[in-house]
Amino acid sequence: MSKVGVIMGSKSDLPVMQDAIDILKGFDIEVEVDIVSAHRTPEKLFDYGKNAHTRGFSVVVAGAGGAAHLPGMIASLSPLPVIGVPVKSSNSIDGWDSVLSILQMPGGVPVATVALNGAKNAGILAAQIIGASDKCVLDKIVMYKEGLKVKVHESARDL
Ligand SMILES: Nc1c(C(=O)O)ncn1[C@@H]1O[C@H](COP(=O)(O)O)[C@@H](O)[C@H]1O
Repeated sequence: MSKVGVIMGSKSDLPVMQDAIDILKGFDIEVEVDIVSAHRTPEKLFDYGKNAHTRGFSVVVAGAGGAAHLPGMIASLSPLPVIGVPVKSSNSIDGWDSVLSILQMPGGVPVATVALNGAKNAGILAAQIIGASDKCVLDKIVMYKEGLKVKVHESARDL
């Protein structure tokens, strides 16, 4: 069974990253959560990036704020798809510091970057990557999208 690694630079990112964890669990996808920091735990980062694909992960969702080097460094070390979540941390420059440091990767080392604090979409995107080769997950995504449509139709009825 596919597993998603959800990592973040600090426990202070958890309130944002929880959205990714919740949506993935809603799709019945196994999630392993950890704190990994390129700056504060470089050895752990190296070990995680080098070994994630042999530990059963299919996708890594990595969130960080400020000088957010975590997603890009994981992408540099791992053959897995990496989804980056820019986090608006308390001492950030409106979150732009994080957005740009995750978004502006050099050619050859992609990070699929979602919106600022967009952990929910990161979780959905991770599920969609898994769903491309897992019919069971794909069916759940089809149902999820149907649910979105129904909500819009219902809200339009109340106008
Ligand atoms: N951007 C990074 C990295 C990294 O990129 O490796 N490690 C921690 N951090 C970020 O520092 C911010 C403040 O962290 P603290 O709240 O622990 O001081 C967090 O948003 C974290 O993601």
